Amino acid sequence: MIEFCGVQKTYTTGNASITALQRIDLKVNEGEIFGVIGHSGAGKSTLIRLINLLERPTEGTVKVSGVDLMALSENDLRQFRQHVGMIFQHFNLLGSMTVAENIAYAMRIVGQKSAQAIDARVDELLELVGLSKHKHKYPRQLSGGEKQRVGIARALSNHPTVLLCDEATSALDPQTTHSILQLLRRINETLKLTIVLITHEMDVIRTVCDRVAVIDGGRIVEEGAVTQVFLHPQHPTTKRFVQEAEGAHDAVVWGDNAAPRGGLYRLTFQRETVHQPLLSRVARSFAVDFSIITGRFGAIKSEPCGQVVVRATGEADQVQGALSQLAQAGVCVEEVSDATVA
Ligand SMILES: Nc1ncnc2c1ncn2[C@@H]1O[C@H](COP(=O)(O)OP(=O)(O)OP(=O)(O)O)[C@@H](O)[C@H]1O
Repeated sequence: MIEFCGVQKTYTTGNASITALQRIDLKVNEGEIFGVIGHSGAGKSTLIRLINLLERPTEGTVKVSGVDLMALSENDLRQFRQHVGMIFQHFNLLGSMTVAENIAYAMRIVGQKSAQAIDARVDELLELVGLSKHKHKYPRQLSGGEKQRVGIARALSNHPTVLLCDEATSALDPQTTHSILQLLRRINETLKLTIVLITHEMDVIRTVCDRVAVIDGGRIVEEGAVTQVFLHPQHPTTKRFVQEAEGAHDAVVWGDNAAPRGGLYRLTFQRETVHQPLLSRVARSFAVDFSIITGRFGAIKSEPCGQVVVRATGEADQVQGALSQLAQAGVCVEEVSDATVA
């Protein structure tokens, strides 16, 4: 659906130049919610703005539905942009226009619909985002979450196939963030819309995304399914994001000093293993004790999952037997040197 191939972006101002993106190869599949996470200055905004050619790559190609954007004429580019909606951190609504007028404006500039058809579409979109009763209000009369709903309605007005979200929830409180993310999920599912979002919050990625790319210093340092990246982060930047999301601290084995020595193991439970009493079952079958050192349980998108770090004590062959049985049951077992969650 969206394909970056060898993309580089260098900004030049006066004599200075800065390379914001380097050698980006990336594929976003049709119908998925793809997240890009990175710290400030990592290159997220540059990357997302390349998808509708608000920025042009210095090198490499960006294709959407097989079309090389750099090869489009001005006219074709205008047409193409109708298929790509965008929402912004600060909503970018026109303060002098009502909610209905803000949404209608996006359709008017494309100039394809009658006033009646535009009004009917505005009503449909307001219903979709849950704002029907705010149709004639001005942006200053709305909360942040309501403004973002207007932004979403406006972005969807011309039936895009891709929705770009530029830090769309960064200005919102956690509860409003959650409701906007749920709305994005519903839109993704019901309209089969491909969504690309950029954020600096791992919680946003965990709540809605199917896949994620972690960007650092203009490069993608890790990419994969959110469950994989979240539960088994590899790159130090990814580990930091996960630890921040979990409120975890440096390598500390809380209250474990008096415990008998034994290996530390990280056990990851997904799918059916989340609901089974596997730990107590193997402890009974083998002469092994497990002390839980740290743990985290929750959901990634809709999938429940859990991860604990345990200290296993017992005869070496018994410990190995217990761990093998856990692995056979579908638990991911990793030996670790400290108890940090990531
Ligand atoms: N128009 C521009 N001209 C010059 N440099 C730019 C321009 N836009 C971005 N940059 C630089 O490119 C780098 C990447 O910026 P970008 O805005 O893409 O990062 P970001 O990850 O979105 O950061 P933030 O989360 O703070 O918005 C930064 O060093 C930034 O200063």
